[in-house]
Amino acid sequence: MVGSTYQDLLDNIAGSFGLIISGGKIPVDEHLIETAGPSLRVISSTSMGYECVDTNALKKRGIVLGNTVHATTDRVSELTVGLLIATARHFLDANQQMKSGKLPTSLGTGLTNSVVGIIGCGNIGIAVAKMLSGFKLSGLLYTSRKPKPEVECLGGQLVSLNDLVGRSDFIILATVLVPETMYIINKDRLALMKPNAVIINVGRGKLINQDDLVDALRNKRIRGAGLDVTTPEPLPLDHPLMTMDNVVILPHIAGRNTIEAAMEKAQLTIDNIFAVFNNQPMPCQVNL
Ligand SMILES: O=C(O)C(=O)CO
Repeated sequence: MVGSTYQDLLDNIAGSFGLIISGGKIPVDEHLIETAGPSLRVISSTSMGYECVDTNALKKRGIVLGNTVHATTDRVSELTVGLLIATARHFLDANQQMKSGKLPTSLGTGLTNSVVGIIGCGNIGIAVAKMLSGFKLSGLLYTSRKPKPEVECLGGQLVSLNDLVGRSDFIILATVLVPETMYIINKDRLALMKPNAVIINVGRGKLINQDDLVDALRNKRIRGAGLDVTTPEPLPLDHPLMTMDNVVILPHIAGRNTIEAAMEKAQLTIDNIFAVFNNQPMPCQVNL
């Protein structure tokens, strides 16, 4: 079943075996699941995130959920490192200056001898930590519910969130959006950051209180931000973040703007549905 609005889904879902979700804008709630009836066995997300899905309602009905984390992790991670360097070294500003015949004047900061903090050490956080291990960092901090051996063996140190934001030069948000992580970067945490801190968000826009971020950037409380995700998406052209030269904004492309990713994700989304149909294990099942 594929629908373009919540109402469209409600009107047509009854009797469906599977539901493909994309974009995360339509809520998959208990009412929709009840309306589908007992035939609904599987929900397959074209993306990695599934915050629009009421996972408790799925558990109650024994419906399984698939996503595309296997096709997404490396792509998101490489974009994260790219966005970090582009923001820290003012690539966009330099590019604009050069194209208008000027020489860039602003100075950036490099990764060498810096402390990087990764908030949320799931698949993406771990992959980013591995990629960053090629740089000469002076420290790698991370937050997680439990220690991650894959990051510890790279010299990573598990710390509290406040400790991480206070000690890092670069802060990477790579965590999922759940009620507990909503607005974890707010004015109190921004106040703890170093004045040279640069924030990179590849998780979800609502991990950051955007008004507080605008204030911190305007007042030079922190140095800059690289955002692949914002609230809303896309960000309106007249939003203050769009005019700041210490901010790099991308239109949520981390997991999807490569040809390979688009093809692999489409295939995985379908394979997840067919696996359930054929009583086989899903290639990419979410642990509910
Ligand atoms: O797949 C997802 O959920 C993403 O947001 C990738 O950027």
